[in-house]
Amino acid sequence: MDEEQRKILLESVSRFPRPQGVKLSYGTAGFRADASILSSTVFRVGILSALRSLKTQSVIGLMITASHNQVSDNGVKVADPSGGMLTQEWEPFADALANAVDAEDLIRLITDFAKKENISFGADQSAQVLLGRDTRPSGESLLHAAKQGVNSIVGSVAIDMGVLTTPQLHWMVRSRNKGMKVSELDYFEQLSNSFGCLIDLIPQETMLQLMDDKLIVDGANGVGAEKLEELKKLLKGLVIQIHNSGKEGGVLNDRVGADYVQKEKIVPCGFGPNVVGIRCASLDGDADRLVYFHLLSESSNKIDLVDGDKILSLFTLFIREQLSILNKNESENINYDQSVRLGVVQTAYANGASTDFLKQLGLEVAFTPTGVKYLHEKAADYDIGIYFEANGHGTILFSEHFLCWLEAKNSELASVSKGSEQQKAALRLLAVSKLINQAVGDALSGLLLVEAILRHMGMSIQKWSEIYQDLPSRQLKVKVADRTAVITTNAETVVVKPSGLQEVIDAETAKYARGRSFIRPSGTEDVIRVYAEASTQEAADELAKSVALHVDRFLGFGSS
Ligand SMILES: CC(=O)N[C@H]1[C@@H](OP(=O)(O)O)O[C@H](CO)[C@@H](O)[C@@H]1O
Ligand SMILES: [Mg+2]
Repeated sequence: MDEEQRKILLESVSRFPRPQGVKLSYGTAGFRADASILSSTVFRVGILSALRSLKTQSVIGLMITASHNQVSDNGVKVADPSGGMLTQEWEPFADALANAVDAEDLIRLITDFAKKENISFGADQSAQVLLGRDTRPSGESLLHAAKQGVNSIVGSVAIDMGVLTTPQLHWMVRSRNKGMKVSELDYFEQLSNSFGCLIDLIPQETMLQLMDDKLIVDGANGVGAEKLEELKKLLKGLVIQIHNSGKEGGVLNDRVGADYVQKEKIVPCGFGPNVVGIRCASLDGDADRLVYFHLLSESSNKIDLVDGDKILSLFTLFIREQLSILNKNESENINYDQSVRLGVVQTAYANGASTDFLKQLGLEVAFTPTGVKYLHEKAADYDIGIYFEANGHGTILFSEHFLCWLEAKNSELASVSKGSEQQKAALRLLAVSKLINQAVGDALSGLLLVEAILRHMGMSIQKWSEIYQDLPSRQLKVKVADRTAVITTNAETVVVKPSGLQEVIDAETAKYARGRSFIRPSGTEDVIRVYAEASTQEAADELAKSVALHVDRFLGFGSS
């Protein structure tokens, strides 16, 4: 690092002093905290993003959001060149940067890291970072901090992409690195065109079936509502009513949004008894999660939740159907020798009934630890990898290799059997690969795919919900002295430490029909999470409670 670079850093770091006594860590969702203490962290993540851009010689993204957390919180995370999450290898450096005590310490860290990673500084180097933020009021000043961070690395530029959903920013980073157009309009057009394609390819028989066109969307009073309002204008054949748009005076994520609906299983604010039976969807605060639901009766606010597991199952049914049409070797001229590897990825939070359903379809179901970076990575192992967290974050990944094959197959079919069922299946799969965000889970693109598939299958939300019956489940949180004392293995389903705890969990679980329970330290909150499911709600509640008591006994404040 030359003197000029050093001077710039010394000067700019001092403008963003680090709050005393705060230790932050780059968790599954980047850094998150009360917005008032975040400017130094966001500034430093700006520096990190510029370094990442220098290292990869690609465009990097920096998103300011705290997703479904309360409005006074905020956060920051980095998108890698592929549009995915920051590589896990850089997370320790992110932690070290955020917690460096002063400018000297910070400069030393940067110098050492740059040496190790072979990153060179200087005006002839260029780095580009795309910045985005959600609608939180603290976003603007934090964006300013991020910009200063990026600019304090010589030769780096920050480009403010404005208020965006998290998946939009990830999509833009990915597209930019592929040399494609990246404006918001490009994003909307890609989604609406591929949605239109899927609608045009709906079989005549189902087109004739009466289907309720109307969809009501809970926008969590956040950025997703704003963007859906725009996207809606480009969509044909879909009636979307948006509630909780943020314009009616509601507060971001306050008793609204996908996280609330999924956890509480009641209608969000702003939904009256008149929505009974109507298909409803809920986005989270940065629109990377999606769940569906319908209100069961006018006299109660209880809903029938159609969660990430059921979205995953619906997507899987559709993809499987298209692959089987494509593989029907009707024509002598076409050689379908390619066997497509279709894989499904879940976490331990997936309802056991969904896993059974998928396995009964003959699918390969893989499990990873919680956190989309793990699911995404695993899904990339397949030709088509479908992943979802139960909470509604997920997408479908298509491998480059498979897409090349599919393009070629489609051209071949177009010349020998244009308009055949096989060609339509190929076109549908190609449209899905364009509609569904290849960078991260995206509530807007997910919603359009759900809508297209329901129409394709002539399926109501009630019928969709009945593809399998969820096993009753319960989640609890336990505050403990030190949550890092819990070490798990086997996709977080087995406790290794403290020793003896897994044995008592096993013993409790064995008492219940269809019992399953596991515990893990949360990556985003200072708690141990307990999950239990069983054949009845009472049993699931009881199992969760008894496991929570054991956790408290082993790890609670009185235990050390
Ligand atoms: C049980 C649960 O919903 N856990 C969530 C939550 O992680 P925890 O590590 O459980 O706090 O936040 C993550 C980031 O949003 C999300 O990926 C994950 O699914
Ligand atoms: Mg989110």
